Amino acid sequence: MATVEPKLILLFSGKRKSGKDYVTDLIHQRLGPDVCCIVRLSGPLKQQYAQDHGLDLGELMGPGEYKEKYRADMIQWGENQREKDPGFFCRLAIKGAQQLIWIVSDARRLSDLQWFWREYPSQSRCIRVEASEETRRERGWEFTAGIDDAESECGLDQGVNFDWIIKNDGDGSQLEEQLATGLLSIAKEKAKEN
Ligand SMILES: Nc1ncnc2c1ncn2[C@@H]1O[C@H](COP(=O)(O)OP(=O)(O)OP(=O)(O)O)[C@@H](O)[C@H]1O
Ligand SMILES: C[C@@](O)(CCOP(=O)(O)O)CC(=O)O
Repeated sequence: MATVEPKLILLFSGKRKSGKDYVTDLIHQRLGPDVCCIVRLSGPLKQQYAQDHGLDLGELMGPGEYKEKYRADMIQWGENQREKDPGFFCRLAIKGAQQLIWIVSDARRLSDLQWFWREYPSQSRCIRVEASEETRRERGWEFTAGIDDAESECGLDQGVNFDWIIKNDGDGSQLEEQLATGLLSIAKEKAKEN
């Protein structure tokens, strides 16, 4: 099926365990699956990596510990692909998207954002999800040299003017309010436009 031209692309980034998946799942629920879809740039990467290495794709896609054993190697594997073709995973991840709003849950590098800015200049918006180190630790994060200080985690620490910064500390009790007044109302307006 051909990819539908989107009206809005919400590009999320954030550190490990900041809650990118949690926040994007919440937005997906609020807008509904007819209006929006979640696009994971790591989806096609993990799919191919799981196939090549005989791994459990469901576990690689989920929030648990399993994927952490393979993270460093997956990053390396993905970077080899990106060196040849920086838009490789972006193109695969959006393929066949039918909804008018795309929620990209895991932008990590300037090259990811540049690809969307180039292909969809008027629709792309950047959002940072932030949580304190204390909160991230409570969610299972532990600093790992070679991962938390590398491009995969730090590539968007500078050089991006975020359209929204979402604070997702603790149980995220301020989440609903932050989303309702900004991003969700704009997304709902876009979805109504013809
Ligand atoms: N506001 C919240 N309330 C309760 N639990 C949360 C909240 N935000 C995140 N979590 C939980 O914290 C864990 C990490 O969140 P999530 O998987 O969304 O982070 P992530 O940024 O996608 O992490 P990673 O990139 O490391 O996979 C998950 O178990 C998730 O359910
Ligand atoms: C390999 C990688 O895609 C893993 C992402 O996993 P997750 O979004 O943290 O579940 C990170 C990367 O692309 O550098």
